[in-house]
Amino acid sequence: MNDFPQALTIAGSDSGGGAGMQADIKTMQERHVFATNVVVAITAQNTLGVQDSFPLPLELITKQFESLAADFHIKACKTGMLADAAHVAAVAENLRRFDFGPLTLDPVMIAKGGAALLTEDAITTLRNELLPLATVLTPNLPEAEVLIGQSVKTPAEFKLAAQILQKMGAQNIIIKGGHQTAEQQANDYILYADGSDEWLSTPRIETVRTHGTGDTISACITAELAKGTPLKQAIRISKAYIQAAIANPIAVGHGHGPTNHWAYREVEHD
Ligand SMILES: Nc1ncnc2c1ncn2[C@@H]1O[C@H](COP(=O)(O)OP(=O)(O)OP(=O)(O)O)[C@@H](O)[C@H]1O
Ligand SMILES: Cc1ncc(CO)c(N)n1
Repeated sequence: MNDFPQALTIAGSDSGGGAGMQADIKTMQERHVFATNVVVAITAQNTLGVQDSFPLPLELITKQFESLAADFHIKACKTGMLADAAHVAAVAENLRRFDFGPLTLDPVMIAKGGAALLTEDAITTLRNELLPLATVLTPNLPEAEVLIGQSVKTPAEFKLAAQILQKMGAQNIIIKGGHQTAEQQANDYILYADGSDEWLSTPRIETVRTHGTGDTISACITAELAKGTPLKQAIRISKAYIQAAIANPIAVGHGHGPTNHWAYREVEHD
């Protein structure tokens, strides 16, 4: 009797509640999945920016993994903010030790306000140790550019970037187009492990309330995978979920406000 869908987020805490592991937990809860968490770092953060952050001791990261492995049947997991190279390495080591199902790796680097959530020297560790463990890799455009070391702007460059990332060892790649603010559509490109690909495009919404969009879509994918939803369907549901969360804003905070995590259940969708 330990089989209710359970998922894990390995991420940083956002005191503002709209991004990081709070966005993950809210999203998993909305998708009827029990959310567990490994806290990697704590941020003092609101919709105006990140005021401070503190990575937790490495021993405590490993102990959290051990506590979860001793009790839960986690069927899918994701990573978010991982802080620095030592924490990336510790997370990778624990993910090799324990089977927590498919990993959705959201290579979080910089918060919307510009604060670094991952040190620069950690990028090599992430590329070498974590990326090959990823079932799904979900970079935004700047993250894709950093990971491959070249520019990603045109549709052809999205495709090329995804192919390079797949060669680096991630199985399925989603390059998120949220940062292409001049486009009428929010275009995400997906390259699947079997070589097939697709674009998922939704109308771009003019809003400042986009704090945590990337965390939310990757948490939704993770929740769906924990329930056994096939990957393509999991990604389509997640794109619709984030669209509803952005399109139905809630008035919270004075800056880049959070998305509405309960909108999807209240709006019409397929
Ligand atoms: N204004 C918008 N309108 C519609 N969809 C959007 C908008 N902004 C982002 N999206 C969608 O939200 C998802 C997340 O994309 P984005 O590129 O913003 O991720 P991110 O930069 O990792 O987010 P964050 O760092 O805030 O967590 C993608 O599916 C993207 O297409
Ligand atoms: C803790 C945390 N993780 C991720 C992001 C990116 O949205 C953020 N702003 N804060």
